[in-house]
Amino acid sequence: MNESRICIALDFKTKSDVENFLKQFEGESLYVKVGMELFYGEGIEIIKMIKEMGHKIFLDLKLHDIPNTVKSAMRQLAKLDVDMVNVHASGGIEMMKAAIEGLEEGKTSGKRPLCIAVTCLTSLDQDVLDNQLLIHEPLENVVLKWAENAKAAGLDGVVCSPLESKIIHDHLGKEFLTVTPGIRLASDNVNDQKRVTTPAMAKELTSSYIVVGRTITGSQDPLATYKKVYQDFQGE
Ligand SMILES: O=c1ccn([C@@H]2O[C@H](COP(=O)(O)O)[C@@H](O)[C@H]2O)c(=O)[nH]1
Repeated sequence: MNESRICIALDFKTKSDVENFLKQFEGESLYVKVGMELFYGEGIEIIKMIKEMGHKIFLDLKLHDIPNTVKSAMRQLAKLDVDMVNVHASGGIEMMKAAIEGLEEGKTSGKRPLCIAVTCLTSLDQDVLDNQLLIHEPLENVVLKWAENAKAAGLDGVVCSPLESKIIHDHLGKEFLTVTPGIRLASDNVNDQKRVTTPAMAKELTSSYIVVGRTITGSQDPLATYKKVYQDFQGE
């Protein structure tokens, strides 16, 4: 298998939930995502445990604050030596530049973690933009503009849905990462997600990475489902 570009969202409460889940993947080299629930509950111990298992980590804390605060927080996060971290693009270019400065200052190895910016959450649609956030602009334009801002600030990519991945790659180049949640198999419940595609469609739409949570974690056979997602997204 090539290096995995499927990021499994470990949306669990406790370290032992994670241990039990990852036991099923012995011998696999995974890319996993640690989000707010798990990190706030277990702290850096969960990062240490997953790193000892040899998996790559996307620490998904979505920082969003004034530049000075984000810079200081990123300086701390850099010390965890994870592979990827993120901020909200709606914090603006100055805040995103500060995130990179903090990571550079805090890095413990020669390389800082990748830093990406969340554009429009995949749980949002045009109706929410128009009627709740008062952003009267096609959602795709908003995502592209925020991706341009992220690139201008020196970030490595964005979180968006696969539906916006191609336009971002067309405008900003293939090297600029599109990390895309909102992934479902055809038979799945979409739950709280609004902008969703299958893994095969995400591949066609040029997603750099897909983020997959409940489709795998809620499956009767997580390893088999992971392998199916892998085949559909990364298979030849
Ligand atoms: O726009 C976003 C940003 C982050 N997420 C995160 O991805 C996973 C998706 O989980 P599913 O169970 O596959 O829906 C979850 O951890 C979110 O916090 C996102 O969905 N959309």
